[in-house]
Amino acid sequence: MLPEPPQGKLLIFTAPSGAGKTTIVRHLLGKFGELAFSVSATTRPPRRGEEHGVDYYFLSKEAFAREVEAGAFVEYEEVYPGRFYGTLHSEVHRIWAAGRTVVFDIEVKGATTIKRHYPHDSLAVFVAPPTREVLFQRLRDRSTEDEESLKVRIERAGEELAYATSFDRVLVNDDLKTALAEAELITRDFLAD
Ligand SMILES: Nc1ncnc2c1ncn2[C@@H]1O[C@H](COP(=O)(O)OP(=O)(O)OP(=O)(O)O)[C@@H](O)[C@H]1O
Ligand SMILES: Nc1nc2c(ncn2[C@@H]2O[C@H](COP(=O)(O)O)[C@@H](O)[C@H]2O)c(=O)[nH]1
Repeated sequence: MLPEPPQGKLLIFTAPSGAGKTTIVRHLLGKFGELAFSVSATTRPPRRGEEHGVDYYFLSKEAFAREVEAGAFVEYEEVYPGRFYGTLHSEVHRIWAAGRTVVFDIEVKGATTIKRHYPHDSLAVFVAPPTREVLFQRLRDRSTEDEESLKVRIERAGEELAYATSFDRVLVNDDLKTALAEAELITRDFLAD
């Protein structure tokens, strides 16, 4: 592995599936040129419109296992049965080498590991839905999952809500415009710090 470049900043958005972290992260990436997205590796298949190297690095289970073996991941989790997701050291280093701040869209266990690995110059924001019911409805309305996958996500999302107070900030995503404005404020403060 190449030596780590000097550490830059890390801005982590974490939440149960469907709470809106991808929506918020995409908005912030469009607003702040200092930010760059940490493209994760995953073994899940691409959704319509998703691109390899942009949304994820879509890997076979074998290729993912080889990266694990090679020590390529800062963290990885089997988020859903048979579906692995992980943050590559090379992504974080690439972004720092370009003098930018790394932004993560990541579930709660991975976020906890990143925060533990990089306790300094990192901010972890938990995106909370207004209620469980709204969260589950958003997941259904997104129409990206089949019935089985939706069931698994809803079950896990219920458990993940308990992590809300484990991170640096909680951002309630009820009215989207309000949540995006608050996310901008949090980001501006963090970048200026
Ligand atoms: N404040 C909001 N009001 C209404 N709908 C919203 C709001 N925020 C996000 N959504 C919608 O809810 C759905 C889930 O949002 P999103 O995909 O951003 O969640 P996520 O946390 O990234 O989920 P996952 O972890 O599964 O990727 C999307 O269809 C999105 O357009
Ligand atoms: N632990 C990690 N979790 C990750 C990573 N990249 C994404 N995720 C999270 O997985 C779920 C499911 O994502 P989806 O794109 O299939 O909806 C979601 O909570 C993501 O934030 C990662 O590198 N490590």
